[in-house]
Amino acid sequence: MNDFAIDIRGLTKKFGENIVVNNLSLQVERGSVFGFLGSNGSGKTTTIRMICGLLMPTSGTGRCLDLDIQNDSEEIRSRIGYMAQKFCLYEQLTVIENLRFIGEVYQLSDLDDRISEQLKYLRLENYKDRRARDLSGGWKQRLSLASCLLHSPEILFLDEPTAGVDPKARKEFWDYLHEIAIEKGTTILVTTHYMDEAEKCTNLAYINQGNLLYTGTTTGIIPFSKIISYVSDIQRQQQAWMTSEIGRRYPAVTTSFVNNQLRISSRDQEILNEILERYPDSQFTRVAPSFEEVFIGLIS
Ligand SMILES: Nc1ncnc2c1ncn2[C@@H]1O[C@H](COP(=O)(O)OP(=O)(O)OP(=O)(O)O)[C@@H](O)[C@H]1O
Repeated sequence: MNDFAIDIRGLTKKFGENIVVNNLSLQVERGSVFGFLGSNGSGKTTTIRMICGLLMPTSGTGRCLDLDIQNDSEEIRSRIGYMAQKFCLYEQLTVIENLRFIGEVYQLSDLDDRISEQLKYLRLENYKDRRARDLSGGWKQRLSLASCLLHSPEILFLDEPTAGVDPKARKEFWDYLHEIAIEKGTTILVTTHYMDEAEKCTNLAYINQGNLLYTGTTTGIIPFSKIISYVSDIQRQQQAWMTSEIGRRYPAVTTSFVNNQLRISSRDQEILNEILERYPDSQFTRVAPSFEEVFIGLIS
C-alpha cells in the first residue's frame, strides 16, 4: 500500500486559456493534518475537486487512497468526506434529521450508533432537535463536520471550514481535527486563510496562482522562506509616517503593526540594513518572522 493518502503528479487544470492549477505535485501522508494554503483564487478548491474525482484534470495524474483520480472517482467519493465552503445541509431539517438523511443516502447500517457518536464527540447533543437554520455559524459548521464523518471517511477534505467562526469555536474545532487524525488515523486536508490555523497543521502546501511555492513540514516553511524580520517600539504617529515612507522607498519590504509595534520584513538583508541605518532612533531588533510575514514574503 502507498504510504501517501494523496499523491498527485504534475496536475494541471485549464478553464479555456486560463491555467488555474499548473503542474502541481503533492504528497499527503496518511494521518496528517495537511494545510492547503494560498490566496483567493489560487486554485485550492479546483485542486481538491480534482483529487476527489469531481473534476477532470487537463493533464497529470493522481492517486487518492491508492485509487486513480480519473478512473476510480466513484469509489474515492465513497471513502472520503468533503466539507465545502458553503453550508450544504437542509436548513429546515433538525440536526438529527439532517444526520439521519445523510446516513440513509450512504445506506449506513448502524446509523443510530454513528449518529450518537457524532452528537457526543461534537457536543451537538443539546442541539439535536434544533433546525439547522436556527444554529449559529459555529454550530452549523459542527453539524457539517458531523455529516462528513458519519460514514467514517479515510480522508476528510475541509474547504475553509471555520470562516467567520469565533476563536473559541475554531480552537475546539481544531482540537477535534487532531483528535480524529490521531485516534482514527483519518487524513485531513484543510484550506484556511487564518495564520493561527496554518500553524496548527502538521504539514503544509502553499500555492500561488496555481503554482506550488512550498510543501513540507509546518516548521520548515520559516527557514525555507529566508524571511528576516525586525521590530521597533517607536511611537504610533511615527509608525504611520515610517510605514508610508518605507513602503514608497522599499517596495520589497513588508511593514505591519502588531502589538503596537512596527514590524518590517524582507528576504533582502542589505535593504533591511539600509532601513536600520536610515532610522537609527527606531532601534529595530531582530525577531523570528511571523507566519503572516512568511506567507506574504513568499508571494512578493
Ligand atoms: N468552473 C470554472 N470555470 C472557470 N473558471 C473557474 C471555474 N472554477 C474555478 N475557476 C477559476 O479558477 C480560479 C481558482 O479558483 P479556486 O476556487 O480553485 O480558488 P481558491 O484557491 O479555492 O480560492 P478561494 O480561497 O477564494 O476559495 C479562479 O480564478 C476561479 O474563478
